[in-house]
Amino acid sequence: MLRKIFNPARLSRFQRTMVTVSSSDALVSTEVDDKTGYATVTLNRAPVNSLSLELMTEIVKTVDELERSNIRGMVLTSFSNKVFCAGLDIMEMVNPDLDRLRAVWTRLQDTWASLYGTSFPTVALINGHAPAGGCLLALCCEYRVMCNNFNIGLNETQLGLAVPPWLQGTMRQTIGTREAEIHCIKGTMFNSQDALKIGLVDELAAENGEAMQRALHYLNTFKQMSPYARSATKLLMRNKDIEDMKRGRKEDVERFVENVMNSDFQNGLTVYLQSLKNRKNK
Ligand SMILES: CCCCCCCCCC/C=C/CC(=O)SCCNC(=O)CCNC(=O)[C@H](O)C(C)(C)COP(=O)(O)OP(=O)(O)OC[C@H]1O[C@@H](n2cnc3c(N)ncnc32)[C@H](O)[C@@H]1OP(=O)(O)O
Repeated sequence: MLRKIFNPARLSRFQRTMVTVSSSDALVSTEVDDKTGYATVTLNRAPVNSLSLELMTEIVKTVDELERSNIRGMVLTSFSNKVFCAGLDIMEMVNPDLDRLRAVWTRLQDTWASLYGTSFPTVALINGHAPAGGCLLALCCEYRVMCNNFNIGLNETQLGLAVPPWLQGTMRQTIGTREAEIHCIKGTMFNSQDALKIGLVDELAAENGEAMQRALHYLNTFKQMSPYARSATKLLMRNKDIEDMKRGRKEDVERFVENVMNSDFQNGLTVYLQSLKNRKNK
């Protein structure tokens, strides 16, 4: 069954919708161009957009609001021209409170489901590094434009985390079964050129302005198309994955909690955090 279908009858409401801009201190800011109906959603959590419970809650809220406002497309990007998103906030996993840890994983599942299941077209404008959860956000979008000289990939296994089945599925869908298996297991991080070669991203751009033009070009390809046929086809392709994730979500949360509470993992995390700091001090 289709979860959400673009409703052409609501289009007249959209045509009266004006530019929306979130407050300057918001974790996620949104601007809708009232001429094109395209929203630019900017992740705004300095320094590296790591996914805290609060940031993920804002992402889900934003996508839900956009879904209700009948925009015609969305570009997801970062305030920083160095890091698109550094993945889950590592601090959420250091000696965590168990209830919050469960909420973090549940919200990551929600973030994946809401971004992956939008009725409108989505483009990730990857204007910086996108490891792990950062790569997840990009994979949820339909199309990916990446600026040169950054890295992207699902490096979870390098950190001692297992990649959950729903995220593996999104990777498989993007780069194919064989490559997804190899690179999820290895935890490969790709530079921009290699990400393009393997199909993890669709286009490269020299800088942000060019990347935005390419992103808008993708959205414009749907201008003359029936929004109903477009979104119905997308959701018919994606809804089963979302339903599957929802069916297994409790077990998935418990696996994550078990993974994170393991003492080897906690020790590894301390070493990893220190290595990030040492790298910075070099
Ligand atoms: C079968 C089911 C089982 C379930 C098991 C779990 C499944 C997990 C699957 C999916 C989950 C994803 C997990 C993750 O996302 S884990 C996080 C992975 N992220 C990373 O490894 C990225 C680490 N960061 C970097 O590599 C670099 O920071 C960067 C992103 C390349 C940016 O480099 P840059 O030089 O610009 O910046 P700094 O390194 O100096 O960082 C600035 C400060 O930000 C802190 N930082 C960086 N990343 C994070 C992060 N992810 N969380 C929290 N904090 C982060 C960094 O330490 C610096 O802090 P400081 O200024 O205080 O030193």
